[in-house]
Amino acid sequence: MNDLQSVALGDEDADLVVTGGRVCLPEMGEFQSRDVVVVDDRVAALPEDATPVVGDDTRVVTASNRVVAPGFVDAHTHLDLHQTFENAYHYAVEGGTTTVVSEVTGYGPAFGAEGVEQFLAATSYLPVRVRAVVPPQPLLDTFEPRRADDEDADALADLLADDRVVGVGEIDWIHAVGRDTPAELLYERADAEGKTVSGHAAGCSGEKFAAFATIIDDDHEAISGEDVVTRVENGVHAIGRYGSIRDDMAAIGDAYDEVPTAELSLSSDGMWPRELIDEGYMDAVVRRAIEEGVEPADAIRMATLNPARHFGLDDEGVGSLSPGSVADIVLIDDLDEVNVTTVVSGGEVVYNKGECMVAPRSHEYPDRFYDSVNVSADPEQFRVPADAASGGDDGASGEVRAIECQRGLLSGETMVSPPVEGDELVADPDADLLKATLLDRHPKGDVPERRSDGSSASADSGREDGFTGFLTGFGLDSGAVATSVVWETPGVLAVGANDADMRTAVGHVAETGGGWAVVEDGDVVAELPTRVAGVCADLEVEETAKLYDAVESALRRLGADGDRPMLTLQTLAFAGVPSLKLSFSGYADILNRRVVGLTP
Ligand SMILES: Nc1ncnc2[nH]cnc12
Repeated sequence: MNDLQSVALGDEDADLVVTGGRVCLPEMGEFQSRDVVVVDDRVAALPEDATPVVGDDTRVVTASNRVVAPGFVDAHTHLDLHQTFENAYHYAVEGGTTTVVSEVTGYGPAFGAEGVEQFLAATSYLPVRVRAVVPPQPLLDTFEPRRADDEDADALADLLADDRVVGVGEIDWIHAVGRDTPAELLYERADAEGKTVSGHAAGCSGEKFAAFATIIDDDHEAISGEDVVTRVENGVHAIGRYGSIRDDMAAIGDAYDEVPTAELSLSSDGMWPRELIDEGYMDAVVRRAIEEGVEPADAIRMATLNPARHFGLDDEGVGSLSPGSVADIVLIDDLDEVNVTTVVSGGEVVYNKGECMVAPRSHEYPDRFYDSVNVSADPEQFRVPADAASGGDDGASGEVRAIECQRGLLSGETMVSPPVEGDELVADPDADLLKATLLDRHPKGDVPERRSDGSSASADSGREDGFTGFLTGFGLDSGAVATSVVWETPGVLAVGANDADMRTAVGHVAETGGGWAVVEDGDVVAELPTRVAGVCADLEVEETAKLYDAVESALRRLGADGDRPMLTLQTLAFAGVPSLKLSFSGYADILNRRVVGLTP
């Protein structure tokens, strides 16, 4: 007979007992007055009175009518961006998050399978259970030649056999609907392993959504109640979102009475350092769901049992407090606030009344992870020849295509007439016209030969090395900014009012091994180093948040006037939202699935 049974039957003493709480039973969608009896790292029983198994060595946690819930599960996020999780996980713990399902869209596109392996190695021994999904990005070929060779693709597919890998990560619908899916190899393996496929269906509706639903199992891009219903009707698990990118919790509130609760999960989709400190993590997400009218027991279920079942983590005992489950337990004082007072992870008390028993950790990545920004600040890369414009008269340029920054991640296409200086087209900040450059940063060091005209293409792959276009609506009056934190793309992005500052910013980001740099009149005036794979700071969270704020303030001071300038920048090459973005070889015309140049 196992130890759990001996204690459940009252023959042995428990290691830990949580007494006197209102225990959330997510299977029932209700709270019951129970004690929680723990042996080692498992729940052994949920009796009404655990006194008979409390011995001299039993640790007793008194819940005093507080809510006792399973540890929270984030159903979708990006832990390998902005800040290494090993430096940040204690904030997750303090808010009751004990399991996270994460994309690997920072390390993965740069280092392929090795990126995922390093991510798992860095997060394996934390008191937060981290599970990964395999990034499909290296297999995508819509706007660039595929980055992964056959060996790389096989290595990514092989990861699906790993118990810590629960599925294939999000694919933007534009890469998959109405065409052969470039990530098919991963989907076949996910199918064979009984694992999930995530979608990114922003703006995908009607028959296109139904077509996408033939591929994907979950999506977190519903922004209205109707979107949530559409997902569930099409058999797609709907993951609600509240985090640093967006607050879509009203959609969950609106759909709550229309769809079975079992079909809904909750996620952050990224809680960046500032919000992690100021707002919390899944505790904040559950709070928002309750604010939107979701019954507390259901909100907890959406952040525990539902994601656990969807990703097969219930087999590991995640998401429940039923006998045999993992002893990940959260005590909550007040369900309006969702203020977590005590957290047990794997049977150990890791947080109690303001005291966190765990501290940031470090992970030594391979040297190449600290040397993954191989770009040059060659002036040619930022130069746009005057004859790139069409239809200009003497002295005045003709028109060229430009990206128009809109709200948040959205951008559109516009035509602009940049001034001519010598034989070049230049930025015109007074007319709200900036240059925008995306450079391949060759994370693995495979830097191509430069051509005599200054351009270059990666050997064999045919992939162009970089592109400079124009941008409106960002608002810089002077200076420039560069960053290697570019969603899903191993590149360095620069936006600026003049080439010299753009070059300085790019050079600085390269020198620091990745990060953000804001430059004014040749000086770096704000920076945030993200030297792990070019995308993550390995600093204390508080320090990362402070530097992030400083970069944003510097951008504002230089005139950036959009609602989220740093979000706009890091998504300028992201194909998940329309309509005109940057690629390494031109503008990516997202909805038409083609790369277009400066002129129509
Ligand atoms: N929320 C997110 N953060 C980073 N990369 C992403 N790619 C798609 N969604 C993302």
